[in-house]
Amino acid sequence: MKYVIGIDLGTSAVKLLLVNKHGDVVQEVSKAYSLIKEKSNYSEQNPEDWVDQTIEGLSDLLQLFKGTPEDIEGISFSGQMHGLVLLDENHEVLRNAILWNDTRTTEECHEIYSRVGRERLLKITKNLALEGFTLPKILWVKNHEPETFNKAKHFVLPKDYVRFRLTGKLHMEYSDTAGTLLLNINEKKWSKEICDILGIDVNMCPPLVESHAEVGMITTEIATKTGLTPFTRVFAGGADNACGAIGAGILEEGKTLASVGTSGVVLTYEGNSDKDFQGKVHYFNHAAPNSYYSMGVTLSAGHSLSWFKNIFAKDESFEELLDEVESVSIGANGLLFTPYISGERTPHVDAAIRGSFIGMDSSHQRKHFVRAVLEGITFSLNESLQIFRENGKDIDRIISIGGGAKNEDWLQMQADIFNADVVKLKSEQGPGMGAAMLAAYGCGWFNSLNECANEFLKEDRVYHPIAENVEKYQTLFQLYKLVYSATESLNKGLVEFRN
Ligand SMILES: Nc1ncnc2c1ncn2[C@@H]1O[C@H](COP(=O)(O)OP(=O)(O)O)[C@@H](O)[C@H]1O
Ligand SMILES: O=C(CO)[C@@H](O)[C@H](O)COP(=O)(O)O
Repeated sequence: MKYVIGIDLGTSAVKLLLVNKHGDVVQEVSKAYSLIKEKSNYSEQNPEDWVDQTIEGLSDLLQLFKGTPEDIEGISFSGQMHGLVLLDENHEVLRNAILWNDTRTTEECHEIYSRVGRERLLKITKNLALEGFTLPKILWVKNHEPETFNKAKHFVLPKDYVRFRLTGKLHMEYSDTAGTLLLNINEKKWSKEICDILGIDVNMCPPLVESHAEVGMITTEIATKTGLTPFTRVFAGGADNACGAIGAGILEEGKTLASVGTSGVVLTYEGNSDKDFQGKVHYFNHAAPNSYYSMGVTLSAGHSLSWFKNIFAKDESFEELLDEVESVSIGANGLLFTPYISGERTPHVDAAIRGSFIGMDSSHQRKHFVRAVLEGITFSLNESLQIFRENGKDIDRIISIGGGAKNEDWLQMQADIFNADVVKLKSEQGPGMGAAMLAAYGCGWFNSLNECANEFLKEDRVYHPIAENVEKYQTLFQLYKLVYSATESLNKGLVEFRN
């Protein structure tokens, strides 16, 4: 039997899947790393941690593997998007990576609008200038750390850096590059125009390849460290959400997914780049050839739950923490949560907003807070879904992926809040599976990603919306939506008190 490995470089951990020709996950390894948060709106990671944990993960995977390493034909990647990794002329990392959920760049977003122009930016990139995207981060380093910027000869995104360390070859691919705000997404070329206007040398931008492109083989050093053979073929991979879409079979019009990872995403397939959402949702190149997707992003979805767990249930597992959710009725006994604990993107582009619990009373126990957190995260995803529905998309079936899809009560809650069938797949690891599928397609196992999806992706269970619950959630959702405007100016006033 032949195998491929999908490596998902997430925000909380790198997750590695060893997958056989039928799409069965034969071995699974996860290696965690932490966030570096020097200030309230900062979020960084050390790229060396990604590399070390990926190598360790591969080595563990190979030790668990019962077959011969020669049977592992290829590997590919899925990666947290937008993170800036700056490299000097010797390809040495110049500073910690600034991540997708770091919102220090509000000024730089204004600079992009005033120098490039909002309409021109939208025309070229199909997206707005959001704090999380890569271009504002490059400008932030240029404005605040000029010495570092002057030494920078290249930039890459997180999984591109890990791939570089595994192969010695520097590339980027279209799906992740779309999230830099430097790609002309129609022409699939770096925008020299935007680079020139903002004083960025276009030569900092690495060569671009397709997600299924073979970029080389692993180095002998990595082969020795991991137990893989040096003939293991390496394929470029894609942005985690693009790979999540492949791993959830979002490969044709009408297909939609919801993901609860560190972030939360509602994503829908687009056959072309012609639609105009006026920047209300992100519009990116897919990792599947010649296609696109649009998506809304909740900055702190799973992160809100893991934050709550760290503060109030550090020694418990997620399963233990969520055990009592079912015993609490819809609406958590009058408690509403907004998951804005590190600002928000969709539908409120606002780096200053923060989360709230509304309606706390002395009868509330920890389990009410837990249910309110799950409901608040899901309401936030529902706001993205609402944008798609308002723009004419008919969405009545949603594939649910990410860590949040491990919990059955949460899946039923998603069905009730989304008022749609929610499908759980056999593996909830959409991005890792998508990466494995890119490797399988790249290796020539299948003629198309669709063919691969038909073989690899298996449904586990479908959760149907329950009419009585849908009605209650519709009332609560209207109240949830009021919390943003009611707390917006309060949070602006609090900014000066934040570290
Ligand atoms: N058993 C579980 N039940 C519900 N949610 C979970 C469970 N385990 C993890 N999660 C949620 O999933 C999130 C991690 O999801 P994952 O897709 O692995 O994220 P990432 O790709 O960002 O690293 C955690 O922050 C947590 O909120
Ligand atoms: O910023 C975005 C998408 O625009 C995030 O979705 C990141 O790509 C991180 O993803 P996860 O770690 O939550 O999977």
